[in-house]
Amino acid sequence: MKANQLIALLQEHDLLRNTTLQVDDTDFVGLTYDSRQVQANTLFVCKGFNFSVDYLHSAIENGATAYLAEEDYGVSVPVILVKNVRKALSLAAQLYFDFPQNDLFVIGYTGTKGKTTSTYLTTNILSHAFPQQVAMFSTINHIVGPKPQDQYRAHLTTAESFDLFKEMRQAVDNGQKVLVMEVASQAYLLDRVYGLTFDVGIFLNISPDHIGVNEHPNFANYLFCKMQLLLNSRNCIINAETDHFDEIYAAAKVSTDPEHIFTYGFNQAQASLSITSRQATLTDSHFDLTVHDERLAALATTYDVSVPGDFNQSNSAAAILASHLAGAQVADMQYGLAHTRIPGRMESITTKHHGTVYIDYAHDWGSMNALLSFLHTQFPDHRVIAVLGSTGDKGEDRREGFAKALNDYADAAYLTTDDPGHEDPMAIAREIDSHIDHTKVKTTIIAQRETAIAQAITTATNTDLVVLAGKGEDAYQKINGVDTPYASDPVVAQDVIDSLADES
Ligand SMILES: CC(=O)N[C@H]1[C@@H](OP(=O)(O)OP(=O)(O)OC[C@H]2O[C@@H](n3ccc(=O)[nH]c3=O)[C@H](O)[C@@H]2O)O[C@H](CO)[C@@H](O)[C@@H]1O[C@H](C)C(=O)N[C@@H](C)C(=O)N[C@H](CCC(=O)O)C(=O)O
Ligand SMILES: Nc1ncnc2c1ncn2[C@@H]1O[C@H](COP(=O)(O)OP(=O)(O)OP(=O)(O)O)[C@@H](O)[C@H]1O
Repeated sequence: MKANQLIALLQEHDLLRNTTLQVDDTDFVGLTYDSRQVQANTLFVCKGFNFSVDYLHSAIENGATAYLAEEDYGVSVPVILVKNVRKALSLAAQLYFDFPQNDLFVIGYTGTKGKTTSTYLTTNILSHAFPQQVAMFSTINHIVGPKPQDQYRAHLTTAESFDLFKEMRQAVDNGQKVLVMEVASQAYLLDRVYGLTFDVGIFLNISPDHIGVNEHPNFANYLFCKMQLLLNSRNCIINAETDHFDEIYAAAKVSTDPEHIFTYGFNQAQASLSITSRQATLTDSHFDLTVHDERLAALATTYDVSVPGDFNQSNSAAAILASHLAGAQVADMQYGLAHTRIPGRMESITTKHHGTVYIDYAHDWGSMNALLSFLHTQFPDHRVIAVLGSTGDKGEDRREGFAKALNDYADAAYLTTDDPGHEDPMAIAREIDSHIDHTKVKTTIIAQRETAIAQAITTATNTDLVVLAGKGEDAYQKINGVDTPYASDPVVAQDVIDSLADES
């Protein structure tokens, strides 16, 4: 990476303060923000809440020949001083990896709920349209090519800029033409996608979440960060039913012509796409689309989705619009939606005598409310029994939110352990319980999650709906800073069912 190109790029973005580097003579071989990854002739980037100057010293020992930082640490190698190191890191990464986004059609999803689901739905549609050419960066995993070794477990919803552009480069080199990715609000808060223009940006929904230490200071900041996706997208798709729609649409219009802004929603005659739910079963659903925008005429037909829930019809409409803009045909959409499985999202096991068991990642009021209200409204004759806890060390207001959703829609709840962190899971369970209306919901507190699941399923009758919420396919419990092995909800549930005499 030529230093003079980096300096020019930083100047173009008004980020450069000054530098002690011999700019014209320098050509870096490496770029990293982790001292442990430094090799000879590397530009080391000093960033992070937990950054220590010791990391810079060890980077120099390992071969760093210059550093990029907001502060001059007075060390033996030259510095590139910048106004905002996270933005500078993102630009440097784009230059270092030769702007891989220019060779990809990039689709980004933001929203409090449904990012992972919609990302999977879209990837499945596009993989049918463009086999072996679709990369995906989701909370669950990353796909950068068609081979099994091109898949990685994800660490964050949206990776650090350096890692993001590195994986984009791998994807391009592996022949990928489209990228579908999740864009967390944190990505804008910490400039992980600074300087990236998306071909399509989708705003699914917003409700209060991710507010607190290390996250957003308040809801206004959360909304502001989420709206940045639309300000940085060539085409925008917005859920017509989202809270704060007017503000969000106005933000999109700041940088995008209304011709390139699309909307969708249930029975929304004015939206680009209007959804009419035809049938919802315990395991899938069917819906029709009508169009308000003539350019979308081909999309007005019937679709089946292999994941249940009215909210997944909404996610599907977003995926249809996004994949249409990427060049997919209706047949690809119908195939992709009908053949999608999302690990830990609305997965179900139909038992012989103990009802239907759902495993779902719902872990805050918005998702729990969407899930339970769907089940309650669609299947009013079935009892809803939930098994859940609430995470420790964060999201304390989720506890009251869970109780609210249970009060509105559940008949019984087993309150148990879910990633308690440094807190006592029983105290968390009692806190949820303190907000429960016991005239509506019968609660039982059981510390061990496996036991709670076993009791819920064993005592369920054939028309009951047992919801195992919050952990999806997680095979661990976060306890005192350690990921403690846990078999995972689907495995525990299946073991319980297999052990029941009347199920064999
Ligand atoms: C608050 C936050 O978001 N922090 C993220 C941020 O950390 P940071 O930049 O402050 O860096 P740090 O972890 O304090 O480390 C300091 C620096 O020292 C360096 N270092 C460290 C050790 C060493 O020996 N040498 C060395 O050079 C590190 O490489 C790093 O650059 O950047 C890191 C990647 O560079 C992330 O791993 C880290 O995510 C933490 C783990 C996290 O939990 N983040 C959550 C809040 C998050 O980002 N969530 C969102 C939203 C999820 C959602 O919507 O559901 C997500 O996208 O996942
Ligand atoms: N459009 C939606 N509206 C409301 N709830 C939804 C929607 N889509 C999914 N959910 C619920 O939210 C849960 C999480 O879904 P998903 O993982 O797709 O969202 P996410 O935005 O990636 O979440 P997170 O940021 O918490 O990882 C699902 O298991 C489901 O219960």
